[in-house]
Amino acid sequence: MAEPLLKVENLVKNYGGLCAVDGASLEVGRGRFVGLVGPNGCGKTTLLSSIYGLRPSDGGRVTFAGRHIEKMAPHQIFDLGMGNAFQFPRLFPKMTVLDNMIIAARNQPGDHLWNSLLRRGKWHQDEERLAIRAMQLLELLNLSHLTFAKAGEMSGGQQKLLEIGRSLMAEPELLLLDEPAAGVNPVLGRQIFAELDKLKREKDMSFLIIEHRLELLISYTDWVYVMDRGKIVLQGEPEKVINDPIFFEVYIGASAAGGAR
Ligand SMILES: Nc1ncnc2c1ncn2[C@@H]1O[C@H](COP(=O)(O)OP(=O)(O)OP(=O)(O)O)[C@@H](O)[C@H]1O
Repeated sequence: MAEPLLKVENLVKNYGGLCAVDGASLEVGRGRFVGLVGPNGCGKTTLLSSIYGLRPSDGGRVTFAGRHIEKMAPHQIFDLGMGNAFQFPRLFPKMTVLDNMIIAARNQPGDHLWNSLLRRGKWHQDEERLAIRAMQLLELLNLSHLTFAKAGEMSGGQQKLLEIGRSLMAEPELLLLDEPAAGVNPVLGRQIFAELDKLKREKDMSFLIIEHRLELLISYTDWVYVMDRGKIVLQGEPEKVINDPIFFEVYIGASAAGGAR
């Protein structure tokens, strides 16, 4: 069997005395849409942040495209072809949507904005290619009517879409997302997932997505991991997972007690 694109083995992350991720393991294959779900505070965001090197892990192994990345900095991981849309550098509100997209292709995590801007003079050769790609992505995300609007003048939902568009500018093989549909209306939320699904099918892109809306998990994910108190406690195809008593106990039970999303 082919090696998965991303393999996380026994990852541990502590915050002082709190073990937020307690030996979590998961895999994402090429061209797969993988969901991560679990109650509030179970460690989902910390797990994604540690995979990406934003919160260095305290134990375990992370392999991406055949390379060990658990000691790498975010910009090195970005260079290997992993993107994230959850702690992407903030939008530049006074710049146009198009410029925000173009800069994103250069402004890697950990890089300084000014370096990106200074290097801009050297971009001419491929600036046109980047602009075309940006416009294609804006079209895909239904933002093309805002191409020349200032990013700061967009609604919260539109800014969220722009963040996703910016993370796609670098053409990552794998994209990590933290509730991309949160804070946008349900129709737009579904549209975001449909567009990501299209990228999966047409470009063989892979996604690891924290999501709590069951209808989105069922419609779009190939595989779902359920996390509870820092551990992966269940995994499988979405329909099977949501009908599993463990899922009910961890997720629905916690929800009834006010702890899940
Ligand atoms: N920077 C931090 N310092 C200390 N504790 C933290 C920090 N960030 C998160 N935590 C704690 O770690 C645990 C896991 O938090 P995390 O945000 O990873 O969970 P989550 O599953 O993503 O939650 P949510 O669904 O609410 O976003 C929680 O108990 C949280 O309070």
